Amino acid sequence: MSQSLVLAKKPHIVIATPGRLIDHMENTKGFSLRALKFLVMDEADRILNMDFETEVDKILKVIPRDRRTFLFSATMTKKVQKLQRAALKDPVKCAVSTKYSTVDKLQQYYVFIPAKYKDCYLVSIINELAGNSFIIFCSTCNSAQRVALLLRNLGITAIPLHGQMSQNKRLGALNKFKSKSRSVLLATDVASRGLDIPHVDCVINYDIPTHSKDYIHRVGRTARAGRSGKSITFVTQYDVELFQRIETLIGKKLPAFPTQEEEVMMLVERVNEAQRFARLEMKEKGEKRKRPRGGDGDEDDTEQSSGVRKKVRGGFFFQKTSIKEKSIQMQLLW
Ligand SMILES: Nc1ncnc2c1ncn2[C@@H]1O[C@H](COP(=O)(O)OP(=O)(O)OP(=O)(O)O)[C@@H](O)[C@H]1O
Repeated sequence: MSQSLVLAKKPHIVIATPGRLIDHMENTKGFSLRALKFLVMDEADRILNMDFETEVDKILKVIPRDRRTFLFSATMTKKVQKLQRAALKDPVKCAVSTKYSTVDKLQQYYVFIPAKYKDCYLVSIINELAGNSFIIFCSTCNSAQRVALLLRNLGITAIPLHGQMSQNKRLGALNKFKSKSRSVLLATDVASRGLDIPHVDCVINYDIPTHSKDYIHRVGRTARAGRSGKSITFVTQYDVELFQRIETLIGKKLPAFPTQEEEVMMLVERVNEAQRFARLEMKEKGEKRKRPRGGDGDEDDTEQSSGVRKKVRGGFFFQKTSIKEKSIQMQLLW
């Protein structure tokens, strides 16, 4: 509703996800794209992907053919078929590199580890790099949530960010991370593109990306605008082929991140215990969700569901590381 009111003021620029734009095209009285002059597709390879097929087709059908179109992405698709969908006339391509690449100030590493010790290695690396801020990528919402709980159970200031959280919760998590009150952001690929947080020191691929191009977007969350940064990709016995594809895509052989196996193994017991409590908390949250909504509505955050965390033996293991232009009206729609 509030978005419809702002749209009624006829903003010069509308920034929207395809789905929300269609929603307004279909349901908001007086909103029309018939006079559109510029169409910008950020992360164009993703927008032109089949995931957004219906939405993009609907939008392209109603906007004027006589317009300027701009497509941006770090990993622009080379598939003519996909680009045709953007209905370009006399296209010009500008590229900073002929191949997919990462920046020189990014130190990229991998760790080859057994899948069952991923959590131990994660805790060990975070502890070793204490004082840094991390974005840790997981393949599913559940995994991001579980790992966030696990790290919290060990006294590490971690917060999840994923698609099963409400928009408010996502913004809340992001703000806590941005303001440095949380040093570790556990995210799915919702955070792999577009996030510009200068203080991110290290990106960890806890779960290796299944699409190699996502690797480039994920690690691009650090070492931005001339700064340096680090990325560490966990490679388990199941991920070797995916990892090789990433190395081929970026044209680099990555070095191994140095770890001390004996020291990591000393963490097993405490990490197992934290895992167990994290599982209990996940279960508690699952049951809470099934019950009628009430209370503070914080079900999709992990910070309020700390009932079992208090029981972690010996308290915390780690020290908490602190770790328009005037004339232009814009409206963000998502
Ligand atoms: N010419 C410039 N000089 C200095 N800093 C810049 C310049 N251009 C952009 N930046 C800064 O670089 C950072 C990244 O910019 P931006 O978010 O636009 O990049 P991007 O290419 O869209 O990244 P991604 O698509 O990977 O999210 C921002 O903090 C921005 O302020």
